[in-house]
Amino acid sequence: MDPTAPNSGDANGGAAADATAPSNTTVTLPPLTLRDVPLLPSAAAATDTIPNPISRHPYFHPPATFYISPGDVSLRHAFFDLASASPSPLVAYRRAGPRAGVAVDPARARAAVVTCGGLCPGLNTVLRELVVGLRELYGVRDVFGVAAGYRGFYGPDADHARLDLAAVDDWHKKGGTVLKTTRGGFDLNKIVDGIVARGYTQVYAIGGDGTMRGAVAIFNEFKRRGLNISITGIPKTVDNDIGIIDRSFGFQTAVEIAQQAIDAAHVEAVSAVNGIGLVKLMGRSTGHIALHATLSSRDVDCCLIPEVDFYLEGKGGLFEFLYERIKQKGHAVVVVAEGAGQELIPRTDDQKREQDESGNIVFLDVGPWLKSELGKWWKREHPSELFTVKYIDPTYMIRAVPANATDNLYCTLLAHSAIHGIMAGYTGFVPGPINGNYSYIPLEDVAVAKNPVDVNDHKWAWVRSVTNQPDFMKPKY
Ligand SMILES: Nc1ncnc2c1ncn2[C@@H]1O[C@H](COP(=O)(O)OP(=O)(O)OP(=O)(O)O)[C@@H](O)[C@H]1O
Ligand SMILES: O=P(O)(O)OC[C@H]1O[C@](O)(CO)[C@@H](O)[C@@H]1O
Ligand SMILES: [Mg+2]
Repeated sequence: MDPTAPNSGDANGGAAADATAPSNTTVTLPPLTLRDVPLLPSAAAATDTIPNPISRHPYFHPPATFYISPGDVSLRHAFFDLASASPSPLVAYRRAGPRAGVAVDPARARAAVVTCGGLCPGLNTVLRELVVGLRELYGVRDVFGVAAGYRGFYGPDADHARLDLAAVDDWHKKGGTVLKTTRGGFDLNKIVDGIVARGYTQVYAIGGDGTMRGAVAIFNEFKRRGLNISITGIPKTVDNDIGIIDRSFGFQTAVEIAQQAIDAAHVEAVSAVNGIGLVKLMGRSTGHIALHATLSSRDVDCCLIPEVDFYLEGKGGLFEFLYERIKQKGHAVVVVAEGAGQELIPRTDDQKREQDESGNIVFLDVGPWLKSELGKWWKREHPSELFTVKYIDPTYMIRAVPANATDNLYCTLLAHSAIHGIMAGYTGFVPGPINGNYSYIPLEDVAVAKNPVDVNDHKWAWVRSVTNQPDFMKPKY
């Protein structure tokens, strides 16, 4: 029997002739929507491409299969439901990677790289690989590092250093960003004027959601002014709060470092009489770091994230739960994401209005507040019982480190994907893995896509089963 021949099964998952044997079912898929990325004006107008300089590499002779076919796409969703025929339409993105023909002349290319927003493990690796990849793969010699974020494109102190192979050689071993980073200072006209004045033809902006929104504004201004300059946003956020892509670089490193804080909290809690170890981890609007650190550690009794409301006192509340847990096993460990419980913390009108330079709301510190409220409650409810809270705040320690091996590799693939896309003539895009396949996504899609923890999925259910923490539903009586 031909195992590839379709049998009598139907497209809705109906029974095949012999349900006990493996079978093939022919399924008619919904239409495919390509969320395409824009082309640089010169690439859109060109009638031909030039051979990829990688083909002239003295040592590596790429086979034809090395290049991505211009028609190659990756699918947004890895799963398809035969019963409901969804998602529909299917959404596809261009596959990232080198093209046999490029639209940009490397000899005329002048690249600017910039880092914006908070730190993240791997920033320096991305910078290094942009410099090395541009030069080694495509022969682009003019690569400049723009110091201090978007504001570095303008102003009397603007510092643009030429980056060569020797300069960036060991950057992948360094935490932080050698270029320095800032928040705020987004003056669109001055930034675009600065880019034009220095003759840049391509801009690589590495940053989080704010940086992506800024890159969209720059891309639109390039278009409005009819400039033949390309821009790509390389997604960076230790919180893993950027949507569409699988995860952001540096996230796994941060989770790994967070383990050390949880281990210490556990040791302190176990070694005290009625001890609680409390760890605050980064995560402004998403609790991915707290969730993953909790799942990896197995020592955590309660994980508090911004996506799940909780309350402190009364039946079903946090404090009663912790008291019960201490009665059962003598200690407890709590992990709280920085954005959790913000609405519970009393704040003044001034505090309500406080923003950082980029306009992000400044959060109150949930860690010390939780420690203090817990102490007051214990003293009031159980005055005769010993009690200790050891609070650990490893906030910046988890992001101010070099990337681990997995993240370093990820950063390299991201940087190279960005370069291949720019040299192919694309602009206004973000490179990133979707279901493990590196793809080009329109900048404007990534700028608005959020990535909250899905509290209805298996991962959060797993947290609940590991910690056995309450669901914090208010009791109805
Ligand atoms: N809506 C926007 N339009 C234009 N520029 C923006 C916008 N939002 C933020 N920016 C600019 O983008 C840069 C980085 O923003 P922000 O400080 O919010 O960090 P981020 O990129 O979100 O990174 P992270 O949140 O991971 O630290 C800043 O220079 C900020 O002024
Ligand atoms: O103190 P900074 O450098 O502004 O950064 C803090 C913020 O940056 C992040 O790491 C990423 O947005 C958040 O988790 C955190 O609130
Ligand atoms: Mg942000």
